[in-house]
Amino acid sequence: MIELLRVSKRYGDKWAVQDLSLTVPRGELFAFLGPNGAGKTTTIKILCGLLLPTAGSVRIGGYDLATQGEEARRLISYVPDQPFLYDKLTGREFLQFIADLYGLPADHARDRMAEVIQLFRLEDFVDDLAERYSHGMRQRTVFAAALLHQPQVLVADEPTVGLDPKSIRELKTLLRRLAREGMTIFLSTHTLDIAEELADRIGIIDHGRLLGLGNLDELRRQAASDGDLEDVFLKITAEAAEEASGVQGAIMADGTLSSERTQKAERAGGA
Ligand SMILES: Nc1ncnc2c1ncn2[C@@H]1O[C@H](COP(=O)(O)OP(=O)(O)OP(=O)(O)O)[C@@H](O)[C@H]1O
Repeated sequence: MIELLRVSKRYGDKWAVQDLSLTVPRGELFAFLGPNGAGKTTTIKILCGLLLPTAGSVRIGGYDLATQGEEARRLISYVPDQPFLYDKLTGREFLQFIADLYGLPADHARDRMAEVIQLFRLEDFVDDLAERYSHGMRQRTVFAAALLHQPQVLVADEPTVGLDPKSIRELKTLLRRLAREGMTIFLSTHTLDIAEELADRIGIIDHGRLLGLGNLDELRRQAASDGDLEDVFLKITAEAAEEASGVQGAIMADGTLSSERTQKAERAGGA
């Protein structure tokens, strides 16, 4: 459903993504895991058609993004890490606006809006102006809008950041259910727990390169480690870190990843 073929992206003289090839089949929940600055958002923007790659190609549902962009983009919904809403629209008006953009017939739009409002528990604030929303309320509204037209592919950048534990639990359950029903889900995260708990397969990216790919057992084999995802991540990234002048992915106290040099020495022994 998602095919990235030898995708690279350069900003000035810096390669943000290098020679990335990856296929995500229909109905898979795929997690793209990497520390800050690894290249996750750049890859996501390329696969949603928001950024042009410097080299390589992307196919969504068999459509080439470069030559059949409209068909490809019709299959995708993208939830960015900073959820955008128009402050002077209510949540309901925003949902209607998105339904109109996708050309949903009025009856269908009304039914779908009612469904997503219930699904994301928007009832209590959907008729308030978005300027009054908290981050979590914004995130839930943007997710609801992203699912309105029933996309085949959902791409979400750090979808759990800023959500409270109950909303995170509900979102995880929903993402699993959507994947079971056939939706292909590509999410980026720098949180190990999310990747380990949720994903069918995990891609580990650092310094723009795909360093590991597979389910946890496959990643363990690649890393020659029988540890948890934290151990596997540290082992897989260690080699790349040496190449990139000694910077190594490190696990922060809250389970997120960082590329801080200072963490390297502390963590190297436990990797
Ligand atoms: N518009 C830009 N111009 C120049 N460099 C950029 C630009 N966007 C990203 N980069 C660089 O490309 C690299 C990859 O960035 P990217 O945002 O894709 O990483 P990320 O894995 O999503 O990080 P984070 O978890 O911090 O969001 C970083 O070194 C970043 O500084």
